[in-house]
Amino acid sequence: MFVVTAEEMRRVDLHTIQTVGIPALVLMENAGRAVAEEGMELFDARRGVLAVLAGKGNNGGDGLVAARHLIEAGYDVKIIYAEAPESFRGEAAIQRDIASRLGIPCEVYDSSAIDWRGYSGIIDALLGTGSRGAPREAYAALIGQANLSGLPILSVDLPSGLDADTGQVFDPCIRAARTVALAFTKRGLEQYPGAEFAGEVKVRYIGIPRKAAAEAGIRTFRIEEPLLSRQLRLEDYRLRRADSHKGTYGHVLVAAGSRSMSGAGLLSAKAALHGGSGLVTWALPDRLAEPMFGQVPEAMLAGLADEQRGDWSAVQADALAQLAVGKDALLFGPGIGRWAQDTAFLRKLWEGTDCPLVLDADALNMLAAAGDAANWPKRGAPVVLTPHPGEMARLTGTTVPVVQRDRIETARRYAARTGVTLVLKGARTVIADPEGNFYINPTGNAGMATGGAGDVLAGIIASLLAQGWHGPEAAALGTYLHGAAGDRAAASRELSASLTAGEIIDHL
Ligand SMILES: NC(=O)C1=CN([C@@H]2O[C@H](COP(=O)(O)OP(=O)(O)OC[C@H]3O[C@@H](n4cnc5c(N)ncnc54)[C@H](O)[C@@H]3O)[C@@H](O)[C@H]2O)[C@H](O)CC1
Ligand SMILES: [K+]
Repeated sequence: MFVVTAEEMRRVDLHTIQTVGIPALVLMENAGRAVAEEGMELFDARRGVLAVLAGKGNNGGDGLVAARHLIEAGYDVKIIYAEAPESFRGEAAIQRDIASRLGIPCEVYDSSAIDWRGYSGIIDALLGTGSRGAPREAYAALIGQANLSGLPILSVDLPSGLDADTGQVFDPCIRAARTVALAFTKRGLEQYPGAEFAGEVKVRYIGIPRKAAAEAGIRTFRIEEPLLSRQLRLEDYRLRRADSHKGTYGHVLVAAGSRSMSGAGLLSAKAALHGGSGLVTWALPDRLAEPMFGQVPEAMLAGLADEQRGDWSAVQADALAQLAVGKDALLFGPGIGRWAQDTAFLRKLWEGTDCPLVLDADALNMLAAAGDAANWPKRGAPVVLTPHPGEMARLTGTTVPVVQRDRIETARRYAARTGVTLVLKGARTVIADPEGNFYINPTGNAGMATGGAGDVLAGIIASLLAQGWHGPEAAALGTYLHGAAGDRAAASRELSASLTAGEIIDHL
């Protein structure tokens, strides 16, 4: 499903009205009608009055249409205008006049504290995609009042006070129980903290043809049907060909683990196996090979000469590159630690191997230490990076708050500049490819915020690469499957807090 910015929404809107010829009032009618229907689901008509907080833009217009339909359905409704209704223009003014002719009760907000007794719910139609900056004056005061009311709030298009493009919230911002996203969901509704302020997001059709969005070049998608089946080939993953054999599903080389973090290697090798690849070879410092005997019986172990150190500091990059010959994907990073000259080691792998490469954990820190990855030679096979916000901050030379302020933009810039596929982890992981496509992953839960979950993700993505998925598709499908497995694992426990990374693998 498409995810749009405010500017993209305006373009699609304009195209629909001007080129396709669907009048703006028709879209507003459909929007208000959809909001009213959601309201009927959320609010009980027999209990008190619904307050419709109306701003002077089209968001307010949608709210006025909803008020009219809710009254027809038997609700008591009162409109509270944020500004003098005489200031309304265009379609919103038409709705104001209709509401007035119908005698819908209304008042203009006078900056005082609202006595919410007698009310049962609030429809927030103050600000939508036309909002700029922090809510001002009466808008800010009304948002504050609504949040203090303790009543359930239904937001029209966006919680007022939310930045539609980044998911950042201004002070104040409506805390909605539900948000009706009109036509398409917005980036701000899909990224935290906005996703939390929006409550449950319901995307409603308002008459804007899907074709109009495709023609406007929208390239941000939420990972769900039909994207999963069409682009990410979920069916191919689910249903294996009857005449296939282990060679059909690729051979992953996992280079991971060291003395203090052997578990990272174990988890990523297991995840690569459960991810479906036909064969997995786990390369690790030789000293660790023996203690790992039998731990993952399905994987082959390749101990690399390490001068008996149990870490990667004496391992030769050439030895690993040699092992990668003929493999279908190489995962490098989980639990490897750092050592002197490690950036040169990474560079040798980057240039000296020709299979798809997944870099995770300390491999990302090496890349950050090596300077600008944009200056590294282009690889023939794809590169997928899987940073968490801290690693992303190091890669881009900024801080975690800067990365998180606009995750999609951060990921977009890095992927476009360096030519890699970037998986920016965290709640609602973002995948950006070098061509400017983005995928936002809806699966996963806070129980997955646990050591080893990232090693599992990297293993799954490497596994899909080895099975023939392209970089961005492997990253998107892998992230989706990882989150979905985590959701199943969480559902199998009473408390998601007790989830461990190994269980994500068990539920793949
Ligand atoms: N998706 C669609 O195709 C449709 C969407 N609809 C709705 O229209 C709004 C966007 O409407 P717009 O008139 O462009 O802007 P807003 O209603 O969001 O409000 C703008 C309004 O508010 C003032 N303003 C801007 N920023 C602030 C601020 N920080 N504080 C106070 N006031 C502010 C500004 O002066 C404007 O007058 C979209 O979200 C949908 O709800 C259509 O109804 C149907 C088609
Ligand atoms: K709103």
